[in-house]
Amino acid sequence: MTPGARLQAAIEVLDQISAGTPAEKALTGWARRSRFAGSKDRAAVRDHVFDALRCWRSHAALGGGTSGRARILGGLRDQGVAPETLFNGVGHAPAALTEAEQTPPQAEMSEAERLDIPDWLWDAFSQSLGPDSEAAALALRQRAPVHLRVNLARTTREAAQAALAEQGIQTHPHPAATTALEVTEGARKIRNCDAFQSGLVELQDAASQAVVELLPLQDGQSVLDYCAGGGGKTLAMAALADVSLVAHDANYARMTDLPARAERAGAKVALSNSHDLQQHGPFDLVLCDVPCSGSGSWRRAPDGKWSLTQERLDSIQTTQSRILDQASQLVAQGGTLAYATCSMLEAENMVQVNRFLARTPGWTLQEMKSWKVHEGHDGFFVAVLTHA
Ligand SMILES: C[S@@+](CC[C@H](N)C(=O)[O-])C[C@H]1O[C@@H](n2cnc3c(N)ncnc32)[C@H](O)[C@@H]1O
Repeated sequence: MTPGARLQAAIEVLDQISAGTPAEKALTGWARRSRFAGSKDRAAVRDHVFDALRCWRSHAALGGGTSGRARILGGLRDQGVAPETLFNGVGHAPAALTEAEQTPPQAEMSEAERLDIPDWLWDAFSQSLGPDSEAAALALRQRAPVHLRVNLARTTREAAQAALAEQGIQTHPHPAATTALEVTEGARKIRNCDAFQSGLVELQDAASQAVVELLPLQDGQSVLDYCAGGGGKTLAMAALADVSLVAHDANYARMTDLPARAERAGAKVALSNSHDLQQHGPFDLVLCDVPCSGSGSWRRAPDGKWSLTQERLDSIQTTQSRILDQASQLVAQGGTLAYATCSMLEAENMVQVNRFLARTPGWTLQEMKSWKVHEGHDGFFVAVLTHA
C-alpha cells in the first residue's frame, strides 16, 4: 500500500470508531477485508489510528471537523507535513483537499483541547499533577516506548541484551528498574524471538517493574497477587524472590494465560478463585494492582481516555475501596499490603490510601511512590502499608 492508501484506510477505521465500534474490532475488521495489506501496512494503519486516538480532540480541531478525514488531516498538520502531498487522490490515497480544507482552522484551542484531555477531567488531572500536568498530557499524546522485563531468575540483563541483539532486537537498560530494558530497534520481532519464547524476557512497562521492585519481597514469604489479571506482576514477583505465590482475580478467566506464561518463566504460581482464597491465607504480602482509570497508560490504550466518565470513575473508586477492605483481611499479622494503580489521579491514589487508613485501625503507611508518564514509562502509583 502507498503511504496515502494507508491514510485512507485509517480514515475509514476512524469513522467506524466514531460510530461506536471499539478500536481493536474496527482494525481487525479492516484487516480481514483487506487481504492485500501486508504486515507493514497493517502496522502502519494501526499506528495512524492510534495516533489519532491519542490526539482525538486536537487533531479534530486542526483538521476542522470530527470525521476520520478531518482527524488525519489535523494529524498531518500537527506533524508539520504538508497535507496536499498525501491527500492527492492518486491511487487509493484520500481525495485532494477541498477549498475549505486548504485553510487551517484559526480558532484558538482551550488548554484541555490542545493537550487532549477531556474537559470534565481537566481540573482533576491538573490538580493531581500540578506543575507536571502539561508534560504528562503531552506525553500521553505520544506513542509508548516498548519495555522488556529481564527474568533475573533465568539470566542477567546483559546476557538478555546479547541474546536479543543476536536476533536483531537492540535495547538499552532503563533506569526505572534493575530488570528493565527499553527496545530501540526490532520491537516487532519480540514475540517470536528465542529470548521471549524461552522466558528470558517478558513485555512489561518499566514503571510496572519498578512497582514490584519496591515491594519488601523476601525468600520464603507467602504472597498473594489479589488482582493478578494476565499475571504481569505475579511473574515479576516470582523472578525477584523465592516466594510461595497465589494469583487471584475477580474475573478468573483473565488468568487463563498465566499458567503457560509461568511455565515459560520457570515460576510456580497457584491460581485461586474468590471462594477458595481464604484457605490459602493469611499472606505475608498482598499486592492489589487494582482496576483504575488507566490514566498512566492512556498512550497504550487511548480509547480509555475518551470513554472514561465521572460516573465510571466514581464506580472504579468504589471498587478500589472495596478491594482494599477485602484484601487487607487476608494479610497476616505484621504483614504488608501494597496498593498500586496505573493512574496519575490523586482520587485513585493517595485519597484512597488516606481513606483506608482513616477507616481501618492498625495500618501504617511505610512508603509510597509515583511514576509520571513523562519520565519515560507509564504513570504508576504504589503505597506500601504494614499491619501492626
Ligand atoms: C490493573 S488490572 C491487573 C493487571 C495485572 N496485575 C498485571 O500486572 O498484569 C486489574 C485487575 O483487577 C481485576 N479486578 C476487578 N475487580 C476486582 C475485585 N473486586 N477483586 C479482585 N480483582 C478485581 C480485573 O479483572 C483486572 O484483571
